[in-house]
Amino acid sequence: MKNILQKLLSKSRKAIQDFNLIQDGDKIAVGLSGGKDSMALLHILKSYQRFSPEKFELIAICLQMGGVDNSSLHELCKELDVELHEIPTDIKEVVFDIRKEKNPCSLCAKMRRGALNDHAVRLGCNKVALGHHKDDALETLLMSMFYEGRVSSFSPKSYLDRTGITVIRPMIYVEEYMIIKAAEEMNFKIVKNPCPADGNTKRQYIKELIVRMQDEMPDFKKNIFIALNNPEQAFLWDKEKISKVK
Ligand SMILES: Nc1ncnc2c1ncn2[C@@H]1O[C@H](COP(=O)(O)OP(=O)(O)OP(=O)(O)O)[C@@H](O)[C@H]1O
Repeated sequence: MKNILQKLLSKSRKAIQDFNLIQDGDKIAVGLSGGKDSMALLHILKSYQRFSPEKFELIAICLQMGGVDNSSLHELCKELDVELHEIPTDIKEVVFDIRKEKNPCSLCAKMRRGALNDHAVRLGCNKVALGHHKDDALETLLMSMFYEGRVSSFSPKSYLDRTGITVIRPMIYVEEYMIIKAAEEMNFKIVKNPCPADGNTKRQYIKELIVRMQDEMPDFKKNIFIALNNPEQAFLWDKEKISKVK
């Protein structure tokens, strides 16, 4: 196994254990978008499956966003011996042509999540694994504070009542630069993102802001991540509690 994959695997394994992400008998659908993150995730989970104490099944689901050539994903899944389901969708038409969304990213993400979970259920899965990593978590935390006035990020594991699916994010401890390195060293055949808003989003702005802050404060990312993992130390102004202080 490539050295870089081993490193990704060891970080993901720690997250799997810390948050109890995988159980015996799980059938997990990896959301395979064609980007580097979910490709890395598929490699990681396939390797983890070989020695994992929990026995679980793995499949991949790719939502076709319209006219995308996903042949490299079929090759990858064949190579890794993972069943791939490519599902046609009308998400692109709905978001851009019918709804003509000004802020397309949140509707698109919501529709992709819904479609992915529904198809996972249809294919007998109880879990969906997404390729979010540590930098995504930090960006989401800052975005929710700066744009929505909330202190929150996505969870490593969440149960969805509507479908009965548990969403897991095994790469939550993996930094993006390691995935980029893996993509280069392992020669990932990335599918070109068809999204017209690609790279021109609030997330991209926050990503660049984090790079600048990190340049000025060497512990910036490290400390935000510690804060995210430190619920006991969270102190938010709770009017009711504070007004009762003597
Ligand atoms: N078209 C799709 N088909 C299947 N799964 C998807 C699709 N788009 C997104 N996902 C899943 O949702 C996760 C988060 O989506 P997002 O658009 O934020 O991707 P990303 O951070 O650019 O990751 P990637 O590099 O895997 O595309 C992806 O890592 C993947 O697991």
